[in-house]
Amino acid sequence: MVNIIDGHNIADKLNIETKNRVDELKKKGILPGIVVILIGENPASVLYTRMKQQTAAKMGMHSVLKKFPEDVSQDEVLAAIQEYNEDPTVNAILVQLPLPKHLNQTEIIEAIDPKKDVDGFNSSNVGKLYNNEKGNYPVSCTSRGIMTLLHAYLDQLEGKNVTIIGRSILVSRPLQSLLINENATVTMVSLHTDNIDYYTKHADILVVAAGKPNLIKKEQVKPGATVIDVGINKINKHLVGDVDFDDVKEVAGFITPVPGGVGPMTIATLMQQTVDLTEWSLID
Ligand SMILES: Nc1nc(=O)c2c([nH]1)NC[C@@H]1CN(c3ccc(C(=O)N[C@@H](CCC(=O)O)C(=O)O)cc3)C=[N+]21
Repeated sequence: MVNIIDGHNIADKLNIETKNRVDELKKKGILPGIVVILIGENPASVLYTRMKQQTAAKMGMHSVLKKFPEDVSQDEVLAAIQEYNEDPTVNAILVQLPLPKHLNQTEIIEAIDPKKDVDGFNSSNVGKLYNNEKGNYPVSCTSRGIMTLLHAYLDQLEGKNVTIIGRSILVSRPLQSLLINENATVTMVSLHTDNIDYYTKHADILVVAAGKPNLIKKEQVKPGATVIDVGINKINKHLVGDVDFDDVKEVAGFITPVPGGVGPMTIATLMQQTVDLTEWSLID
């Protein structure tokens, strides 16, 4: 019997915890603040930034949406980031990706104060994760959200064979680090991999972040495996993942749906990490 991983349920629980932490901070006169910087009018980005803002508002956080037109200059974006870096009411800065092509994404991400880098994309935070450093630092919200889902449904990750399809710096690479830091055995593959089925069939946990709708079928999945679908593809106005859900649920032990799986965890983790950054700013 397949178990469907309920991302909304786990996200709701995390959001309650986060809201309680916000309330505790407020009692001390501290209000966690997040700024989301949105450049241009890509419909998906507009939708996601609105969802992020609404969730932050529901938690009673200070939440700002800073919008720029598509043709904003690099210097204007950098100046805004500088301003928020210095603004004590702002604990978390998120620049919604992808950016318009004329902008230098690396320079923009590197301009964010690492202590306000709520996405964990700044190279100093990426380096800490890579090196499995102890201490407090933010990491990719989608990756951390996937770890929260896995911990909610599986007893342990140590010794598990994990295959990740995809190599993105936003999800797959940070997730690889988080998993190997917990003693899982992680294999990174991609659409360039020869005989990809060999790797998918070996996986106790299969994470699919390839950006290809319905890429994975049941013949490629080990019976009883946990399948995490990171894909978000729009087809005829419907949202589908990278996994053929109806097919793969026949063999999987646990599987995330799209929508309602990883997506809600990304936003809940963003809120969690905004409060983390706020608390950390008080201690170091
Ligand atoms: N700097 C930055 N940080 C991000 O974290 C970031 C980003 N840029 N750019 C875009 C991606 C994508 N992303 C999602 C967040 C929530 C859902 C989500 O909640 N999805 C719902 C469905 C929403 C719908 O109806 O479309 C679900 O899967 O159930 C999906 C995708 C964050 N991203």
